[in-house]
Amino acid sequence: MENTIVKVENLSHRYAAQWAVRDINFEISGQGVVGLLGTNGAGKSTTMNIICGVLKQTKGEVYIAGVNLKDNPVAAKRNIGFMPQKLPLHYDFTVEEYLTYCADLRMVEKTQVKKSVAEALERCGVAHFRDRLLRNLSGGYQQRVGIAQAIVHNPKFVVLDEPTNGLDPNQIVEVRNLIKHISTDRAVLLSTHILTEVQATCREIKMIEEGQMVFSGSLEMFNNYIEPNTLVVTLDAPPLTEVLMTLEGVKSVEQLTPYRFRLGYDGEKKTAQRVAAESVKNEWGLMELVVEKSSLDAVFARLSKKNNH
Ligand SMILES: Nc1ncnc2c1ncn2[C@@H]1O[C@H](COP(=O)(O)OP(=O)(O)OP(=O)(O)O)[C@@H](O)[C@H]1O
Repeated sequence: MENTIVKVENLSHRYAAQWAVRDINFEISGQGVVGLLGTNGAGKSTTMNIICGVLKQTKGEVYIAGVNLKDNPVAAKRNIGFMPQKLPLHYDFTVEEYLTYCADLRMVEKTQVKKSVAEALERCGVAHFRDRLLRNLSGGYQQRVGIAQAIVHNPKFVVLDEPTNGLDPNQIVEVRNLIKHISTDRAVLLSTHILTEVQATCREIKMIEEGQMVFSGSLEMFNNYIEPNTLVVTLDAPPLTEVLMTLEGVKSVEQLTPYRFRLGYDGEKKTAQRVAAESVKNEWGLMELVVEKSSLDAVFARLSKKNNH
């Protein structure tokens, strides 16, 4: 892959007797947000901790910008920024002191520290709070500082583990916008078990279930993965539900209101067309016909199930 920033090869990890991650392979290149999706305990944090050099894998290799993380951790980590699930904040520091400390830890050149901190403060929208103690920031702003520490050394690749966990709806929107903003000039790997998060921010999805990669592709591919299987119709002069049941391809009928029905169907385009044609022919007064796409939750359940067999 061109401009590969992360390459994960046959990655496996075992805690005591249990394998948490089995034989994972992927590459990430360019800019934008890649979602690492999985239910709780799927293996996301384990994978991220290994990629960021916090945990040593049992098997396999991780390359960051071509540098093997196991063989050359210091050089590899120069290109990684990491925000773990539990924020690594020192609450008695001011925002600026903390970011300066992080820049030192990240080996930013002494002459560049001030500039790097100023850029991270600005980029993450916390410059006006530079003198405030971390303990006195709201959850949303603490999260912003968490992101700022991950980009203070201007890495090509940033890993964010469940970055909107515990935030209120407004803070979630703001943090998601910030993530999109910082991903315009770097690749971001974002782990979440929230499907709407992926839809709101990611260009690509990797899904892990029970330690194995069960899907890797664009958000569009993920959304299209399963055929639609319900139709919602609104009829001004509806027939009895028993009549709707007799339409070819219709498998179930749920009456939502006196005029609205959800039809379970076989997913065939022809069936939707037939429902429309029958409505016109029988003068049922067709007002609305919507093909409902299966939710990402359904895709999630189906992909997990499919790969367990
Ligand atoms: N330190 C540990 N010791 C033993 N088992 C662990 C340890 N950390 C994680 N596990 C187990 O490994 C598996 C994967 O865990 P991991 O934390 O990577 O999942 P996750 O997808 O990040 O889940 P979550 O969203 O809940 O953080 C789980 O079964 C978990 O119980």
